[in-house]
Amino acid sequence: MTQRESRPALRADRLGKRYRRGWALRDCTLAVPSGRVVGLVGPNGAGKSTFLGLLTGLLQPTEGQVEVAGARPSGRQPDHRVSFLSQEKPLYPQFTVEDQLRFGRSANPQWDQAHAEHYLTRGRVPAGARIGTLSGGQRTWVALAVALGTHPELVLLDEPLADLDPVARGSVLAALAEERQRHGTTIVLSSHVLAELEEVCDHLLLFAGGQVRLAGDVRDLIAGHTVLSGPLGGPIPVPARTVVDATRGDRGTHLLVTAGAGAGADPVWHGRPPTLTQLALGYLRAAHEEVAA
Ligand SMILES: Nc1ncnc2c1ncn2[C@@H]1O[C@H](COP(=O)(O)OP(=O)(O)OP(=O)(O)O)[C@@H](O)[C@H]1O
Repeated sequence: MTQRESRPALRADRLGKRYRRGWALRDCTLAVPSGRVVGLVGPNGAGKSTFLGLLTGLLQPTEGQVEVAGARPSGRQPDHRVSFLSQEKPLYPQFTVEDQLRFGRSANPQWDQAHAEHYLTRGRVPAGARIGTLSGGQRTWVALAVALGTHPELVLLDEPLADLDPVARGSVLAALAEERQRHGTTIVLSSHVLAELEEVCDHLLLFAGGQVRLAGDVRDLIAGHTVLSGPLGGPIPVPARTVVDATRGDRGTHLLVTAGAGAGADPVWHGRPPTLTQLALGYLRAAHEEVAA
């Protein structure tokens, strides 16, 4: 195992950030092993972009500590180990695609031109076209080429799927899965599109109200929860404290509970493992109700 594989790709210890109006992120403690595809999810204002800003060093913590690829983020540009793609995708509209890659090459000694061009080919982006004339989807591919052309250890993508149609989203997610598979790159992507994250993510970070609500290996998280379905009325077959979320509809009651297989051994209730989407939605709804209460 290399040094890169053996240390966490990122680690936060009681990390917090306060802006003038109040805390955007508080008491965030987590670790992500290297080589994972990490889904960073949460409602608007949950603190996801703030967290990414702290990981890049563009923001400084108010309290606690953060370590990325074995070091404190410096905020110095360029940091060849970490690539960050913000929601705004910082490209120069007057540049051609070739110019944009040349710019990336001049700023990064580790630049791999063939690797960057591979992303342009995947996105069917003409190298001679001006950035300003490209579609939102094509700009996403150029931004990915720039972010991944340096072979970073860790790439942080803030809403990379936002400008893409469903087919293009699938292509980008497949390309990211391949990047991790071939190069061991750790990929963190924030998104509101839970169903699509399900296909590629093996690690989940769920934020709400500026706090980490759920974090860990997706398989472990799924194994530690059960969806119980049963009748609308009557007692529930598990202690109330284990219920994360309850929904009631025409087809009965569905409970997301913090217990693995075998939870609530009651013949009237049927248990099954949650999907990643069910798990995340359950925690997001619970956080929403907590704020509303
Ligand atoms: N520069 C800033 N100055 C003051 N407050 C800020 C700043 N940036 C973010 N905030 C506040 O911090 C909180 C968390 O915002 P953040 O942008 O990190 O959330 P988010 O999860 O990325 O949201 P979204 O999904 O809408 O992008 C919000 O209440 C937001 O208003």
